[in-house]
Amino acid sequence: MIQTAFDASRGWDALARLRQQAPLVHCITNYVAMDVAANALLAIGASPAMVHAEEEAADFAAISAALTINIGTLSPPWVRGMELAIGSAAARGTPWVLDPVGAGATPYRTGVAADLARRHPTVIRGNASEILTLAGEVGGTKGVDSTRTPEEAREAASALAASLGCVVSVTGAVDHVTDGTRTLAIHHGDPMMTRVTALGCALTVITGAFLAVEKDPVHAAAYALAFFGLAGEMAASGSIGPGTLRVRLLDALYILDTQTDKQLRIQPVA
Ligand SMILES: Nc1ncnc2c1ncn2[C@@H]1O[C@H](COP(=O)(O)OP(=O)(O)O)[C@@H](O)[C@H]1O
Ligand SMILES: Cc1ncsc1CCOP(=O)(O)O
Ligand SMILES: [Mg+2]
Repeated sequence: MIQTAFDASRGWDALARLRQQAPLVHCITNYVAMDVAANALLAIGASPAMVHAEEEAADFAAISAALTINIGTLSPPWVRGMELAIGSAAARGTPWVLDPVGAGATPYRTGVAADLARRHPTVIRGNASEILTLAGEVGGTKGVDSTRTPEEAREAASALAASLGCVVSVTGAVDHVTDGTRTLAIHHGDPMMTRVTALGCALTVITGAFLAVEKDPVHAAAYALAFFGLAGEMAASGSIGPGTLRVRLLDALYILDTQTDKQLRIQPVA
């Protein structure tokens, strides 16, 4: 049975802290996602910066409340910037998120994703194909899109989280978040979200923002999934197609507030 009230009030408290603190989130993300991810962070109340040059990545991570690393349009100079930013964040105990975009599509991409995953991310956020690939299984990724479901990836996600000592968020129709011991299912979102590019990337940077204000990374990841999915539902309702949804999603993230008469649908999984 779905426990509709699970941690709902704490989720809203975390959102209030996010808005009060407006954490600076250092994003190394892809060319496709930069615009929508930065706007999603601003809309929900955080402060984004898209900074990837190896000359300043470490310094920027040092002044940020969270770091997010996304390999969507990677190349060797970008990867050097990622590694420097991660080293700087790790030295300061700053939480960081890995988005292994397209892991499984090419050997280079899969190898870089696996290498970064071993550098102790706080959270890995990916679609089911990407998470299955990182767990060493056949992910079946179609470029940057998934062909698998979070349910199919659930055991792999749990094993991956346990072996890396991190939290894993797997997205799709029903999102899952796990640290290898605790698993939560998040029942939010709308299928039309798959028809707008880079929404997974936007969710990844929002996960970073919640990590900056919520100590428990399982809860932080779950709140990010729930609020982003809830905003997606609000945006899809009344949208004639993906173009409208993309704009309305930013509005929905902005108007999410404690007055919203919605409980977060977060369900513990046995
Ligand atoms: N079939 C679906 N139904 C509802 N929400 C979905 C569906 N597929 C993806 N989403 C939502 O879209 C967002 C991006 O997830 P996903 O498409 O899995 O990531 P990516 O863009 O990295 O492949 C998440 O908030 C997820 O919950
Ligand atoms: C289309 C595309 N190509 C390289 S990165 C990218 C964006 C992928 O975004 P998402 O993983 O959120 O679908
Ligand atoms: Mg993605």
